[in-house]
Amino acid sequence: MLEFLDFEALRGIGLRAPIVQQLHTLTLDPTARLQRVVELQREHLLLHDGHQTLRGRLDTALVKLLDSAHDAVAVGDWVLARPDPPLGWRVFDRLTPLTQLSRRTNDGRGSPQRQVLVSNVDAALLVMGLDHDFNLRRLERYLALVRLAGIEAALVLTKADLVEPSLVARRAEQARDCAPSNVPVLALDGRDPGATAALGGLLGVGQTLVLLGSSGAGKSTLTNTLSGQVVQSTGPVREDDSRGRHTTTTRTLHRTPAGACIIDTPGLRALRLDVGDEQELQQVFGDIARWAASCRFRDCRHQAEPGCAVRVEVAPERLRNFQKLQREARRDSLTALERREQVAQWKARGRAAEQRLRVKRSG
Ligand SMILES: Nc1nc2c(ncn2[C@@H]2O[C@H](COP(=O)(O)OP(=O)(O)OP(=O)(O)O)[C@@H](O)[C@H]2O)c(=O)[nH]1
Ligand SMILES: [Zn+2]
Repeated sequence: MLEFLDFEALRGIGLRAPIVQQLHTLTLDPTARLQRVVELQREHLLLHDGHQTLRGRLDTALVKLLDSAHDAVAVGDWVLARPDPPLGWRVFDRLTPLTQLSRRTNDGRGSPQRQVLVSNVDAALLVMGLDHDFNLRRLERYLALVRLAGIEAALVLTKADLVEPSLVARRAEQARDCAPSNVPVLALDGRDPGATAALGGLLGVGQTLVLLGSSGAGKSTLTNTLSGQVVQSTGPVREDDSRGRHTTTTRTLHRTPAGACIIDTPGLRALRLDVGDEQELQQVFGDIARWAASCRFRDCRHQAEPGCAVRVEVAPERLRNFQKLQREARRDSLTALERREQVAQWKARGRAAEQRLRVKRSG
């Protein structure tokens, strides 16, 4: 079966056994091919088959099906496609991703939407400049995003060449304090080829990494260094606040000489977490969850309650940031609930209308 698929080549672009297992449950005709999404622009995409980049588009039925489950095809996804002359390939199915990074966005009318950022990544490099870009609260948000997706993280502090060594050391220390102990923290010059060696352990064959961080942090610069060639354009930052100009506008997957895949992403202007409930968020802030177990009240909100262990043990800014994320999660879940109620009302109204119609017809 499936001998028409070139698994050897596909492994080189990150194919994993659990994805192959999914294939065995499907009945595929010999024209179908397994490909990885390397870039996505609305319905048009760039795909890779392990040998070359191909053009493709998404079947509208697939888009609709995924959309109804608040899901979407994203860069890093494994898809099935058939030849679609003269354009290229038509994607008719998407295999269930092993991991998915997503955020909440607004649809402009106030109701929160889920946006899938990337799929099938093993680790995220959280890229942050040691200059004005350095922000621990933002770091906590990114760490939460990554942990919610069950992905490993490494923190890359760029522009080490631009700040005093003593400040590099201090900020790296602050970042370490903020992150779980298994998250490596590296300070480097993203333009320096030595960065590849520093990140070596994460760049193994078939590993997929995503670079996340604000505009101007140096994601594309690092992508180029790790790729060993210029694959992404980079842009200057404003002098007063080190902000970038959103040079990168699409998420794109590249291969490194060492055989890893890296996905460069545009700097996100806002990063609202896609959390189901507050409980889930507490798990992400592991230290808060642990101390909360020692609070006097089980439902302690760590605000003004007596005997609150969290307020004693956790840094006030970190706790405030956690509470801010908690408020966001609560607001989002409330609107989700309201939306469900709204749908229920529509359905009830629809049923009532049908009933009236039936009465009329029979009458
Ligand atoms: N000196 C120095 N400059 C860097 C370093 N990393 C990035 N830069 C510079 O910072 C500017 C912004 O870098 P980019 O790589 O374009 O930043 P980005 O994160 O990809 O930004 P967006 O694509 O807008 O999201 C460029 O001028 C880079 O040359 C570094 O480690 N040291
Ligand atoms: Zn408490």
